[in-house]
Amino acid sequence: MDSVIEDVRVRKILDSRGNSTLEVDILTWNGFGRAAAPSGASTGTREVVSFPEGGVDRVLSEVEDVISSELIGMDAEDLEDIDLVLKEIDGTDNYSAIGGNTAVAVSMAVAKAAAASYNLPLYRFLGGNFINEIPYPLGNVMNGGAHAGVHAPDIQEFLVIPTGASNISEAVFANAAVSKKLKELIQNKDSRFTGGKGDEGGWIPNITNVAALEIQSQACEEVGDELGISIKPGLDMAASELWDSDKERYVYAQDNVSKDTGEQIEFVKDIIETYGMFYVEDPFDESDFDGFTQLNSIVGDKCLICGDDIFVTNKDILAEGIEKKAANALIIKPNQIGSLSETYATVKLAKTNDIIPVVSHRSGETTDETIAHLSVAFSAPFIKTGALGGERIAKLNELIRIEEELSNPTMAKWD
Ligand SMILES: C=C(OP(=O)(O)O)C(=O)O
Ligand SMILES: [Mg+2]
Repeated sequence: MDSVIEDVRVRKILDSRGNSTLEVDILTWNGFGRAAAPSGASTGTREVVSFPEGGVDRVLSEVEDVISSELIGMDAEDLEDIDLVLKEIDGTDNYSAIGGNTAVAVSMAVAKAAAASYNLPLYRFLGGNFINEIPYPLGNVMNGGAHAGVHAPDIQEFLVIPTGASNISEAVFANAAVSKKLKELIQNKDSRFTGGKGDEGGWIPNITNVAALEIQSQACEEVGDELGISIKPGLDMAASELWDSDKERYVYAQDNVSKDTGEQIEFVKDIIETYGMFYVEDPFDESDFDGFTQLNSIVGDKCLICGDDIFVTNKDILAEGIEKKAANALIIKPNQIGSLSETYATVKLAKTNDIIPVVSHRSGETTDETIAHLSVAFSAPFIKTGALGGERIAKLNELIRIEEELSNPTMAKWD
């Protein structure tokens, strides 16, 4: 009774790129939940469709009423049933009728309303009483590729992971300190640097990929020494954006070179070994399972090889990746697959096969903090949600609050 849905409201709001996105409010008899959908720039081709033709306005004019009339009277606690109803209303296999972003915002708002109906925070409602692990934050400190300008490095994300942090507060401030240190190091190297930032709040330097790798590891070491904790570098190469399918080569425009899959394997392996990379995401095109499998077999024992565009949070594609031993980690972005129950199914499959889930933001974000709760509820060892920027710190600060609420919090374990 407490969690019976009484009203559904959908509105158009701004995202961090100034584009429109959706925010959904769900009112129950005794609760309220609000969630907003993010959007990607370097999207996987097998992600669900974000919005129907006509975008957010079409959802408001044609979809909102259908969803509210179906959902009002249902129990918000019945998350799977509600997600099935959304799928039925959509009637396609990729949410192209109502939009995956519509489905995910409704699905997350319903879960939050259900939790609130019983006066529980979302992480507790979804994760149960025994969860107590806080994920390590992967902070994006330099931006390149599709998240930056033409003179930036080709590699999309230069990440830092404070693996030696003993609590979330120490972890997020360590990432912020690396970001500040990097600003100084970039200023010394790049006379054209104006302090510009990319989509995810990392600096945009006008330097080569190798120069960026050098200062990334220097910043990790110097700040790690100052704080007395281990801080490791990581990358999202977003290599689908580098892949030229006509030439069948990875094109590095900044360095004016291109590489076939074999050369790319060698290149990434060398980067991992030279810079002690802890984490490399999407080192190959989304269709290059073979490249992933080869790299994972060579360096998977010392580095997380994480699939994003290749798996798109899709359980069936992940199953293929598990079969081929293509990766030892995967990105979890709820709006790649469209609902919370489908997201959870993928997390469950990953965990039962020792694939590490990394809950992630998108490059276009809002101040919605739901993924902070999901990362704790899923006991995901990592969350990728930027280092600085209003929409990024919304999640990081929520993790600080969650840690404060837990009776026996501990940083997550990954091995
Ligand atoms: C967050 C990412 O970018 P986008 O949201 O643009 O896909 C990513 O590629 O991991
Ligand atoms: Mg990625």
